Amino acid sequence: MDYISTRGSAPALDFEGATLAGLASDGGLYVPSAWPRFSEDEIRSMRGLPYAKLAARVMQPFVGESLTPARLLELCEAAYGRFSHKAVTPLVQLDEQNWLMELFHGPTLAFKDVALQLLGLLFEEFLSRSDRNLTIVGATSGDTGSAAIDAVAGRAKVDVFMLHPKGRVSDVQRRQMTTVLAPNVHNLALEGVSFDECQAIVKRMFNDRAVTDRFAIGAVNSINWARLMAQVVYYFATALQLGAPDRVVAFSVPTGNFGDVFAGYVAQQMGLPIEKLIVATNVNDILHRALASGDYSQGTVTPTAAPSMDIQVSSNFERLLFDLGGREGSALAAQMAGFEASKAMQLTNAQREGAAKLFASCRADADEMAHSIRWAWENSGELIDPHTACALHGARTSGISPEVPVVTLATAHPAKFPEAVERATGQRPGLPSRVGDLFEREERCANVPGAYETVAEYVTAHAVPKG
Ligand SMILES: Cc1ncc(COP(=O)(O)O)c(C=O)c1O
Ligand SMILES: N[C@@H](CCOP(=O)(O)O)C(=O)O
Repeated sequence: MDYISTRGSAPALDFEGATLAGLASDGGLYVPSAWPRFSEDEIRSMRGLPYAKLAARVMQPFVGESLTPARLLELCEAAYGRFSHKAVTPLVQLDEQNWLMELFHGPTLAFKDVALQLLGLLFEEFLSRSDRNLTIVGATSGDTGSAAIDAVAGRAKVDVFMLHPKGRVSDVQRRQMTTVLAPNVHNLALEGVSFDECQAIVKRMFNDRAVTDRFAIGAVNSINWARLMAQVVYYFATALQLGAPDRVVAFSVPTGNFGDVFAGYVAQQMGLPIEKLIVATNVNDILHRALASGDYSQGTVTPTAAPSMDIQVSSNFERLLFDLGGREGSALAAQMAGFEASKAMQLTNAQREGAAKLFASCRADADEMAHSIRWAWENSGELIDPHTACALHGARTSGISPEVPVVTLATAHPAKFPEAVERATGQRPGLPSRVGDLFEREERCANVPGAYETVAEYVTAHAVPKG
């Protein structure tokens, strides 16, 4: 399997190359050169497989010759062996039509673990084949950071520099990052910026020759194709449990960087029958506006009770626009350059019409989030976090016909956002024992002005050259 850039001018890479590269050298994102497709019989034959076996089956076409099937399975078993639920991503019924896919049973209590536990192992595997050191530079609005740090802390030949917007992540999220004291982990709290600016700094570093000549920069954000690949699996796992391929299923997905919901799109391209993908945002609603009216223009970020979705520039939307626009890299490069210059762009008719076939969208404000949290508790006895609540709001207002099951992706454990959950339900969710004494541990974090130059200086002063 070859990987090509959405902007058309970076060299094609195999899976190992794309995983280590993260972002393409022309500023685009890597996507498979074609979507692999399973027949209905092949999908039916996946029913009942344990999660790790299913993961290896679904991902093998993307991995190609970079790993043997046996080695891929070993890595999946190691990655998913660390989850606290045997089903890895269990399904919970809320009412006749609505279901929750619980994605927070990994070590850091958010859906990011599903992909990052595997990505940590893939880095180790691929780096062991050369003398290369990898410098991971990542941006987080709360959850990617802790999951990536857990996945790579203490591993050889890799350092991680994780940028978060100071004061804009929850206390639990911050401590899950800053209390990891392994020498290869560097947390940077960026002053005076939002997540979008942290993300822009990361992307700029991939194309700064002064940095890349000395350091091999790698990505743990969902710009890295391997992240999305691993997320495709849970759409299969859930749809199979609900009767796929003989029954269609809809999914409602809390969305910020468009990674999780793009993985659903990939599952559909691979043959999984999906009725609709609901793109659910909070009031930072660039994606809702883009899908509803074609207007992809960056507003000012408003802090919300769902801080991990306080995002206005959505990296993976580029992958969708590339696919829907006929995979024309140079046209997309021009469209993205326009957006980067003016902070606004209009979707083409082909992009809008293509998106409307599969995607619906919604936006939840603070009251709608609180109402959803309360509804889940009073109706089904389930505590849900504010991100999940946005998607449940989308699921319950979608108008999808009653015979189609609608699965809301529960992307974070409610205990990561205890205040919002308690305000809505009167119940304070407790942290599971696997995160232990989080509030007693020592924290280590550098406070850095939110400017590219200071971050680049910090990284180059502390990272290990590529070797
Ligand atoms: C809890 C939670 N839900 C939803 C999202 C949005 O996911 P994505 O950025 O893949 O759209 C995030 C952040 O990425 C998150 O941390
Ligand atoms: N919501 C994310 C933001 C980064 O998104 P990613 O999926 O591209 O890593 C977070 O929690 O950090």
